[in-house]
Amino acid sequence: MRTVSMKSMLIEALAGGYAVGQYNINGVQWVQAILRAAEEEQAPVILAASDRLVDYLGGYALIAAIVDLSIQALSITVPVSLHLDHGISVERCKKAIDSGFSSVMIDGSHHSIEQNITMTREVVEYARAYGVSVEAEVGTVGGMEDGLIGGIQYADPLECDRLVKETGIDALAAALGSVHGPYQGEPVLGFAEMKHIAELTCIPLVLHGGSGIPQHQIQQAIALGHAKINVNTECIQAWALAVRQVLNQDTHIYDPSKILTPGTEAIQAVVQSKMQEFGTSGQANANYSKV
Ligand SMILES: O=C(O)C[C@@H](O)[C@H](O)C(=O)COP(=O)(O)O
Ligand SMILES: [Zn+2]
Repeated sequence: MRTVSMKSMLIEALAGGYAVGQYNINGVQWVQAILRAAEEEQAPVILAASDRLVDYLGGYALIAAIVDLSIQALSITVPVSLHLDHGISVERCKKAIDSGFSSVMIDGSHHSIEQNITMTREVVEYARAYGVSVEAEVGTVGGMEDGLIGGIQYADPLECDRLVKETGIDALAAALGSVHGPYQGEPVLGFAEMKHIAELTCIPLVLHGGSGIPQHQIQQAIALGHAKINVNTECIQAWALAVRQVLNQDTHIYDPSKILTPGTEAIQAVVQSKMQEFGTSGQANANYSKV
């Protein structure tokens, strides 16, 4: 099975009252851990390469090849989407599509709404010919975004409505109080604004900064229209903790497979627990089409 657009996945999730997790790739081990978790849980899954890390990971074509070949090598049967996360420019989104990504995010949120709409529309027009899904963003997620540290800026509902109606995107990331990276204290998500935006736009919403949000807030966000939740920090923290423990326990250890395997297992455990929490487990047989 090859990677698929996330459009049908998210429509099914919205209708079914659950969310599909997006888990970021930080190396080949992440691909294996996330795919194994999805197969174990029989869950649809979105693997993502953050555009800021694409060059570090070897480029779009290598990432797409590793994901496609891993799906075959691990005999993965569940639906898998390969998504470009926080796509920096129209050109980079097109390059990801040309290289085999089945979904892209064009992040025009740091530009004016006019510019954001123009960029997003160009990506949607290009993506359509390939059956590739498109996500776009309004507002600012706190913490680090696109390699820059910034404060939270709530999405304007009217701008969200314009972006959806004037571009034809498949999913909308409306920043409503979430933060990339660890939260300082309890997250404060704007649920009233969330309800308003979901009712206005009627498309699947995406929650960025999904690590560290208490379960009751996650459930509320799903009930209010979030069909995709992005998780990276909890996976990389679990990986770092496991690898650090191995190194601390045996200061003479040098075999990479012995040092890194516990890290891979830790990522898989986090992903499986998120799939259970988001209600994605057991949803692999939903009626997905290619587009
Ligand atoms: O770190 C990245 O570049 C990817 C993240 O921005 C991802 O889109 C995301 O929202 C995950 O948030 P986190 O769980 O708080 O790391
Ligand atoms: Zn994000």
